This record gives sequence, C-alpha cells and structure tokens, in this order.
Amino acid sequence: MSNKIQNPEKNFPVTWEELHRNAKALAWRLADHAKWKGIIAITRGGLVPAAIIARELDIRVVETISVKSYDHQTQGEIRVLKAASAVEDGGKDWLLIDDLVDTGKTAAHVRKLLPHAHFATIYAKPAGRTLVDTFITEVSQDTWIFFPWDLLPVSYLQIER
Ligand SMILES: O=P(O)(O)OC[C@H]1O[C@H](OP(=O)(O)OP(=O)(O)O)[C@H](O)[C@@H]1O
Ligand SMILES: O=c1[nH]c(=O)c2nc[nH]c2[nH]1
Ligand SMILES: [Mg+2]
Repeated sequence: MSNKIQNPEKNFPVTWEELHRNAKALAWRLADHAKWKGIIAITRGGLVPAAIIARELDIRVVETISVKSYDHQTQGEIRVLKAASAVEDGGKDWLLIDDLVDTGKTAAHVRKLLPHAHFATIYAKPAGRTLVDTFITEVSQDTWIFFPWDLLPVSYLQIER
C-alpha cells in the first residue's frame, strides 16, 4: 500500500501493540454474552481482530465472509467474494468482526446478509457508527487509519501523527 496520504486530513497510524490492546478491550466488552456460536471475520481487515478475540473469548469456530470495497483509499462497488455459508439463522448468536466501519457501506451490505449477527469493530467513524453494535474507539470522518499489517515497521516513523 502506498504511504501517500490523499483525501483524509488526519493520519492515524496504529501499532501492533495498540491494535492488540484494543482488540482485547473489544473482546472484554463482548464477553457478557452467554454463548457465542462462533465468530465471522470480515476479510481481510477483520482477520487479525477476530483471531485475538477468538483467543480471548475461547471461541474455536471461526467463519469468514470476504468483502472487498476499497482499492487503497478509494472506495468502489461492494463485492462479496465469499459468503459465510456455514452460518444459519441470519447470524443469530454469531459475532461479526471487522477492523473498522468508515462510510458504513460494507457494514450495511453485510448486515443485510446476516441481520441477526452482533456486529463489532475496533474503530468507527461517525458515518458508519450506528451500523455497529459494539466498537472501541471513534475517530473523525476525515481520518485515515493505517493498520500495522499495511505498514512496514519503519513506516510508523514516516507517517506524521
Ligand atoms: O465502512 P466502509 O466505508 O465500507 O469501509 C470499511 C471497510 O473497508 C475496509 O475493507 P476493504 O474493502 O478495504 O478490504 P480489506 O478488508 O481487504 O482491507 C475495512 O476493512 C472495512 O471492511
Ligand atoms: O486501512 C484502512 N483505513 C481506513 O481508515 C479505512 N476506511 C475504509 N477502509 C479503510 N482501510
Ligand atoms: Mg475490510
């Protein structure tokens, strides 16, 4: 991914440590539920958060739904490349995990497919916030979040905070 910042005015680079702490905090917020049937990770961004949450909540059943919407920082048409075919009852008692909700376009699409799943993200921007049931950190709409899996370690130093 290019490090050139385009439209968003603010850069929000996230380190692995921050991501790990926030994913654990999200897991603890979700721990009250009696019994989740499993986790559905929205790939690819939801994969690492889902792995951390699965460990923390001792959930061993992990499904995926593959959704693509962005090419670098430009949003295009939503495409579901793989459905969560093993999930029944519209996702009832399943945890749906993504890294973030931005415009809410991805979340709205996935919610139509899995209306009863509990949708949780680590980060939320205002335009999509109402589409998620649980999130940890809100950032403003004009912020671009840089995740550690998209950065070389040295890139943390190059992106102005
Ligand atoms: O709220 P929205 O404006 O729809 O944006 C949020 C979605 O965009 C990113 O995924 P992306 O399509 O970039 O694919 P990726 O998960 O493979 O990086 C992110 O992981 C969310 O799934
Ligand atoms: O890495 C990312 N950071 C973001 O802020 C964002 N918004 C949508 N998709 C995104 N991907
Ligand atoms: Mg994604």
